Amino acid sequence: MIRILANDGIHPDGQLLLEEANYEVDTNKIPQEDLMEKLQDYDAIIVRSATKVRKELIDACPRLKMIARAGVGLDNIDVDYAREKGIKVINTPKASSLAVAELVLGQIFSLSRYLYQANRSMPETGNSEFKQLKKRYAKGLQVSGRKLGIIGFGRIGQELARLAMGIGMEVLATDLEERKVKVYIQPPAVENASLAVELQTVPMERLLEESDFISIHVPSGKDLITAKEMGRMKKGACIINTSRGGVISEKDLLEALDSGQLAGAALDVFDNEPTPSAAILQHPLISATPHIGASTLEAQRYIGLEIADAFIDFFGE
Ligand SMILES: NC(=O)C1=CN([C@@H]2O[C@H](COP(=O)(O)OP(=O)(O)OC[C@H]3O[C@@H](n4cnc5c(N)ncnc54)[C@H](O)[C@@H]3O)[C@@H](O)[C@H]2O)C=CC1
Ligand SMILES: O=C(O)C(=O)COP(=O)(O)O
Repeated sequence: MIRILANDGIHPDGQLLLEEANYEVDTNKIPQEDLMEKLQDYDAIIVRSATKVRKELIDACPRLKMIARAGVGLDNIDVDYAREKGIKVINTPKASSLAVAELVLGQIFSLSRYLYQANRSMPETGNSEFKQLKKRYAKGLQVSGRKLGIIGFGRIGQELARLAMGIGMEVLATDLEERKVKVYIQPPAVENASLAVELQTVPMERLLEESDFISIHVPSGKDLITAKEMGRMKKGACIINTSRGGVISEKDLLEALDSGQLAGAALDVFDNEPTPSAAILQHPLISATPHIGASTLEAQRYIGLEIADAFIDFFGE
């Protein structure tokens, strides 16, 4: 029997598919430091971003035939090394794109209307402070008509463009290569109706200078956005990062927020996950979430089902 360790969990529907195909699926989390010994008893491992599958672990587990990333980013897996050793490595590139794009849209609304700040203040508000808070948060921005800059115009970036144009935002996108992409805006209430808009990528400099909100959707990379790029951004713009920690310099971000160059930031990913710096988490102008971009019931279900299908394709029923 094929034994699979789903070390960061798997949606029950994916697990059921695998079990119906006679696979044994173990969802009891094994701490990273014990994996070297315990993973030796399994044919495959399924991980999210928490478990790291590095060279040493791969070397210690000769029975391992498949590593599945239940999600997109493969930065926690030594992919090339695993493949050199004949181990199949897969991920689920599309299943969570909409979930991430929806989180970004939520953060755009949260930043533009101070929702994250108001939520922090309201529980301690008595009669007298209510009016003060009403005044403090009275200068919200209308999102419709504002410019959204999308850095990294792949699956998530395009999904976000579609949602943002649907609420009347103007979209600018940039990517490593020039690209012209058709984005289909579908008003949910109108069946079979969609409006195709062709979006041509622009140089990064233009995007930085013109956007009111900037959202980053590149795979990874160190310091893509530093003081230099933040200095080019419109004064009072907001930045959102759901890609990977390190892509934005956290130190430079804190300075840009403190100086008033940027008005706010929303972060789902951090340097030093799972223990981001207190300066970031406690900053009054940062709306932080604990790496939940892919964490909707729907996305995790699609991921689980896609992973199960991939296993059955690879190992057979
Ligand atoms: N917060 C979360 O829970 C999640 C985060 N992610 C992150 O989002 C990333 C993006 O996902 P997808 O859109 O599916 O990837 P994708 O591969 O479809 O798109 C990435 C795009 O970024 C572009 N790119 C790469 N480097 C760039 C640079 N320096 N400047 C401009 N463009 C650049 C690529 O050419 C590509 O078009 C993932 O790699 C992952 O790290 C993905 C899912 C969930
Ligand atoms: O899929 C990705 O790249 C993500 O960052 C999602 O991470 P997670 O599976 O939620 O730990």
